[in-house]
Amino acid sequence: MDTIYALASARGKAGVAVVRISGPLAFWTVEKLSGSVPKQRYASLRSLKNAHGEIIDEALVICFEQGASFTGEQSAELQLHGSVAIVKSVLEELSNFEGLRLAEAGEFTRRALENERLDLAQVEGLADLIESETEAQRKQAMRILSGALGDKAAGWRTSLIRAAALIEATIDFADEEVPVDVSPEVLELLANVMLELEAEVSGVRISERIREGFEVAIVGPPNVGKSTLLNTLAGREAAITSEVAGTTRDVIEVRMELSGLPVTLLDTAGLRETTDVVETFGIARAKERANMADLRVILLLSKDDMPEIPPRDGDIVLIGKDDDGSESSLSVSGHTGQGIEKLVGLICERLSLLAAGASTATHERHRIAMTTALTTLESGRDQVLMGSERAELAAEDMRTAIRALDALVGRVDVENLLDEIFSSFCIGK
Ligand SMILES: Nc1nc2c(c(=O)[nH]1)N(C=O)[C@@H](CNc1ccc(C(=O)N[C@@H](CCC(=O)O)C(=O)O)cc1)CN2
Ligand SMILES: Nc1nc2c(ncn2[C@@H]2O[C@H](COP(=O)(O)OP(=O)(O)OP(=O)(O)O)[C@@H](O)[C@H]2O)c(=O)[nH]1
Ligand SMILES: [Mg+2]
Repeated sequence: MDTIYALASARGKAGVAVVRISGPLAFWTVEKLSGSVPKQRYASLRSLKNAHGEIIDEALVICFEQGASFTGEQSAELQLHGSVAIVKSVLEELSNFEGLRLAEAGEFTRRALENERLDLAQVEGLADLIESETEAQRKQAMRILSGALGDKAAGWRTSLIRAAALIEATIDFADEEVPVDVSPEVLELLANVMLELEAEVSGVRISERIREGFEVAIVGPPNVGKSTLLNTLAGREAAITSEVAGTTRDVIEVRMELSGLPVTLLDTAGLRETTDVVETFGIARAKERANMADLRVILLLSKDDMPEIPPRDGDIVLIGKDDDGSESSLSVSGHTGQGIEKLVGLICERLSLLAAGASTATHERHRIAMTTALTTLESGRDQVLMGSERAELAAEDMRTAIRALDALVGRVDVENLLDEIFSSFCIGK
């Protein structure tokens, strides 16, 4: 196994820079650089020297023994003064050591996975955590990094192994008298797992929105102040505004954070009948994006206007250009800021309601694995309902579903199915 090293902190000037080393030569490397191996898990101040004996930096060195580190391997950290020259010099020095090489992208985490420090879902959670920019993203990533999906998968696995074991037992002992009808217990186990899987599957789309951002589209007729509203919400002149109806053509996107939720706000072309070719394209885009958006803010000039798009549950409909708040219905003004706070409050409320439906599973990969498992379990349940002569097929479905769910955490073997049969099932008693 190679010993790998890399700069773990961001590139460029910083207060402190961290270089990580992992693999069998980690301590040897520390000894070469600092003259000794400091006490494990203690931050020790050491002079790091190059091959000519010149001091490169006064650094904090931390050693982690094999089996008690992030990667599970023997590893070390050099916490350096965060200068570009120091980092360059240390990396250069490390590159000259026999048996050491620069780590590939994600290689420390890959080793943590290989050493079972993390499961596959946790690896995804770690990647999401590092990508996270908002509070909701951080929380969601932390939950999966903590192993929550792996724990759920383990629970489903136990139930399905039990179900398969019950069925297998009726096959193995087909010639003898089977003392109990296992199908009620099997059906109950399946029903519970399927219910939980369905709940998880239905929340993945929302979890993905938390990861990638909710889309909120501002739509309405031309010249109602959509672009002005976007600029006010964004706090900058992101979109061109003018008194000419039909100013906005392309969809303008602004990313922001509302109540900890990541939001992409969309400004769209004003909706109307037009002979202008370019404007027609813009309107088609506007409708398409409004249709896909998680939430639409429909701006109208008067409360008697009809929205040009079919209204949907949860849409926020309000009157634009109401500078002094004299309208009786919900209204807003991008110029004076009238109604902005209330609008933001409403958007947050609607999105928080959506976000509450998030699942522990967060990725399309999880959704696919769980949907596959669900389909197979439906088939398995039908086999069970058709009677004991379908036991082989039912058991096969259980095994396929278990394999599909094993993909969630990246485990593959199903050999322990057999062990389970003999350990948990007591037949003929
Ligand atoms: N300086 C520094 N800060 C860091 C990290 C790091 O590697 N270095 N981390 C890196 O991402 C995160 C912390 N995550 C870590 C996860 C596990 C272990 C670890 O040593 N685990 C051992 C021992 C556990 C224990 O003693 O409680 C193990 O799991 O066996 C270390 C850091 C965030 N902060
Ligand atoms: N009094 C007042 N004028 C506004 C307000 N918002 C926008 N306007 C003016 O109305 C005109 C149109 O504003 P825009 O924001 O470009 O309108 P829009 O809905 O984006 O228009 P299109 O892009 O053509 O669909 C501009 O002259 C704005 O200055 C407002 O709240 N109050
Ligand atoms: Mg506009």
